[in-house]
Amino acid sequence: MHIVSNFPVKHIAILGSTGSIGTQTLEVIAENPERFKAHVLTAHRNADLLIEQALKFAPAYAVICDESLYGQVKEALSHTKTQVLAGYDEVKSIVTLPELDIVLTAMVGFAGLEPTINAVKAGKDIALANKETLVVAGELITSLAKQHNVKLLPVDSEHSAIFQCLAGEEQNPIEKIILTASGGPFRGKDSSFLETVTRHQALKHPNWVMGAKITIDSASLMNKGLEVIEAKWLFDLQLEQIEVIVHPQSIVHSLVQFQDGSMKAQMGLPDMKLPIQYALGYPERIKNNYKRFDFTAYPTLTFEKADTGTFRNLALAFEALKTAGNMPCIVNAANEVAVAGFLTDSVSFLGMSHVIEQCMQQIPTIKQPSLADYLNTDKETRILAQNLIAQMPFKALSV
Ligand SMILES: NC(=O)C1=CN([C@@H]2O[C@H](COP(=O)(O)OP(=O)(O)OC[C@H]3O[C@@H](n4cnc5c(N)ncnc54)[C@H](OP(=O)(O)O)[C@@H]3O)[C@@H](O)[C@H]2O)C=CC1
Ligand SMILES: CC(=O)[C@@H](O)[C@H](O)COP(=O)(O)O
Ligand SMILES: [Mn+2]
Repeated sequence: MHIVSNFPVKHIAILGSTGSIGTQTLEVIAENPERFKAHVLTAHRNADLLIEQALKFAPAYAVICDESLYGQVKEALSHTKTQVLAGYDEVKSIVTLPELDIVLTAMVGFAGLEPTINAVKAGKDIALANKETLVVAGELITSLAKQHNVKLLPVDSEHSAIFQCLAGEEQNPIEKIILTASGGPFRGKDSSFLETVTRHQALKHPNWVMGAKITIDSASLMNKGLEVIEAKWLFDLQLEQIEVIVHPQSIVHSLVQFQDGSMKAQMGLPDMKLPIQYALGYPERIKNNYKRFDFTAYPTLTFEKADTGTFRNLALAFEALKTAGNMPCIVNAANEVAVAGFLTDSVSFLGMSHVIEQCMQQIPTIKQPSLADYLNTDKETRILAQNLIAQMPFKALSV
């Protein structure tokens, strides 16, 4: 029996449709064609996959950031109704299309900031995967969202978990939240082990298959640091209200504790399609046939303290949140450069924290940054981080 949905079709822009979150979002859309329409797809350089996706989903627009690839995409889609655009400026402006309901931000890094700002200003609800946007400019984004009556719907699994725990609790203050961390592939290891780890080792996440940048962030615990800052802004929390606990099985996706001491957790198998579907379908929970969690397959769920002495990045992120202003923007830019350096064997695993710490010490701080200040801080920090890496004695390890 075909059940006609009571919900109107939501038109969605997927920024970063060719990545890990982007492709899983398209799977969710393909499973729910009566609810969702992929109206805009954007990619950075993966023209082949963008073309394949456009042929399958027939979006109104396909945007390729790398302008040198415009001809290839245009030619391949010339017999379709999809309009092809090129360049980052087009990504920044396409998000304001009047027919869009939701902009899902699945680009990696600082590049997510300006398109998100424009989408919020245009009144579009944001399904937010790109955590770097809130890390860099959480105060600006959340105040714009309030001003334009825009929902920030978390896609990140931990924040989706907290968002789900908070449903129906609007009157109840949060005492604290507890973000769970898998601990990554190097959980339990010491600094002497970390000194020699390779990118291949770091790219093996124990529970999730994700893009390279976030996978390295998970290995260094910077991902959890970024998530602490993301949570502060999404849920309007003080630093003292945010805890991190290592939970190697990634089944409890995070918890909220209320003022009566009661705790709510959201659990499930590690599968990003659930938080993506929840964000796109919100407030509806859409029926699906995703694999269900079975306690007998996980007889032991464990929790342990995070080792911030060895994994310095998590401590640095807390410090950046405490300093506030443009400090999280400095940390984000330094980390993006450091991760790119680690992925190209130009900086060691532990060297990444060194680069971040140096940038935190050397880049001038600004208490109440404007958008122009964030853009400038990002630029300056990248230059410094690159110079620091160039001066480091590190030689590539056997990968
Ligand atoms: N993967 C996951 O499970 C999770 C991811 N996130 C967050 O979601 C975001 C995306 O992560 P993930 O999907 O893993 O990343 P991927 O690296 O898999 O994908 C990134 C996407 O962004 C595009 N892109 C990269 N750089 C730029 C740029 N400079 N300008 C425009 N587009 C760009 C890529 O295009 P192209 O393919 O053409 O290079 C690709 O479509 C990150 O912020 C991450 O922290 C959060 C929680 C979970
Ligand atoms: C799927 C997701 O949300 C990732 O951010 C994930 O949480 C990474 O795992 P870590 O807990 O190892 O950082
Ligand atoms: Mn996460």
